[in-house]
Amino acid sequence: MFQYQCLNPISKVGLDGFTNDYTKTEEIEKADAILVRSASMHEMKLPENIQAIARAGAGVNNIPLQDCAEQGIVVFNTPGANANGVKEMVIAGMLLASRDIVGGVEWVKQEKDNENVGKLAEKQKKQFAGCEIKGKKLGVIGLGAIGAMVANTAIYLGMEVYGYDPYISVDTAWKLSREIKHIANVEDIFKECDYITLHVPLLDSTKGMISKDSIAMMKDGVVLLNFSRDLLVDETALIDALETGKVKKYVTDFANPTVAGAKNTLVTPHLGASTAESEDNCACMAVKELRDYLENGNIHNSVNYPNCDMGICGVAGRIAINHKNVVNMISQFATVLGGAGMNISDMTNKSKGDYAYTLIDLETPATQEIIDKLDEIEGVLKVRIIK
Ligand SMILES: NC(=O)C1=CN([C@@H]2O[C@H](COP(=O)(O)OP(=O)(O)OC[C@H]3O[C@@H](n4cnc5c(N)ncnc54)[C@H](O)[C@@H]3O)[C@@H](O)[C@H]2O)C=CC1
Ligand SMILES: O=C(O)C(=O)COP(=O)(O)O
Repeated sequence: MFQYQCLNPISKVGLDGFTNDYTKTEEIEKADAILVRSASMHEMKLPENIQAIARAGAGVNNIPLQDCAEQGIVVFNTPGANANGVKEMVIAGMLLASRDIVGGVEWVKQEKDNENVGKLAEKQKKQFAGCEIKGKKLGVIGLGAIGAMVANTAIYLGMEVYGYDPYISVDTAWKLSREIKHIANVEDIFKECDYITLHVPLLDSTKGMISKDSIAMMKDGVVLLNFSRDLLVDETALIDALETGKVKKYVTDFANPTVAGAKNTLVTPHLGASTAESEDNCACMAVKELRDYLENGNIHNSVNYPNCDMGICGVAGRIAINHKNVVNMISQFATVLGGAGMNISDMTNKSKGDYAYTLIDLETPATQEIIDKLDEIEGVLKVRIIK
């Protein structure tokens, strides 16, 4: 039996993926796993019983990844599961920034009691006129799940698309339209593009990537779209650029006091992934990842531990060991198991950065005594009997 806690509301369609062996708990001390969306976990103390955390979404900046790894807690996310939801918002954002649709709708509302609203509209509409996105240059910074979809869609909409991502995955590169211009220096995006959209994760290396200096390089009247994270942009510098008209519009999905009432901003309350489809996709993927980890010890889509798969656990015994990526660990595991007369039938060891993971199949069921001995080895962070 397993228990899970939800720190945010998680789609029922996803939670229905848990079998009768799972129950929901409100008590973190009883939970084996946590499901979360954007709730910040940085101030939380995670008890030893937590085995895994699944972020039903892409961004993991709300989770202390390193601390979790150190505690042997595997953190998952759900790559691509909400990408289409965000892509559609970005396209909507470009259109809203190009034509004053919001202003026009507000104007009609104000004139709701005016019998001549139709006639008046024909006179007034010029104040809401704008431009088309077809033929304009769009710069996409970050060509992952979302950026690639935005870039391809913009090509279909007749835009000239510039793409920048020095760490692009081979999988994503295969999916990109050949019409997208590969940009090797991000400054070329700043200098050339009419619209610039950000699709990178918030990391130390990306924080503030849109700075006063990068804004200075941009074309006059550029539109900046930020559906990634607010801290990617020096928003104080941006407000100045919006005041002067250097930046025509800032479309952001992250409401905060700096941008909420600022001139020429279109701010949405973090709605990118808030569609029924994205919420279901993310929850289904998150539940699947948790189940495979808890029931079989397999890791797919972890952001702090390596991927590892030994299939469904149909053997007599299986042990999962989360440990530091240092020398001599496997021989110590083998010594403990051999000393207890336990024969290893299969094993996998994988590493990611400073952390590693070992799955060991045994010809006899694992015992608590063995687990305690393995736990004593220096560098071992967590040991679990899968079977
Ligand atoms: N507004 C919303 O509701 C949502 C926001 N997001 C945000 O969007 C971000 C991206 O999401 P996905 O596309 O699903 O992630 P992803 O992991 O598929 O793509 C991120 C891409 O950024 C690239 N990258 C990393 N550092 C870079 C740099 N310095 N310059 C250029 N490219 C760089 C990576 O190589 C990767 O291809 C998330 O990390 C999250 O912060 C994601 C989903 C929903
Ligand atoms: O997946 C992401 O990174 C998001 O920003 C979506 O956040 P949410 O699940 O809507 O709270």
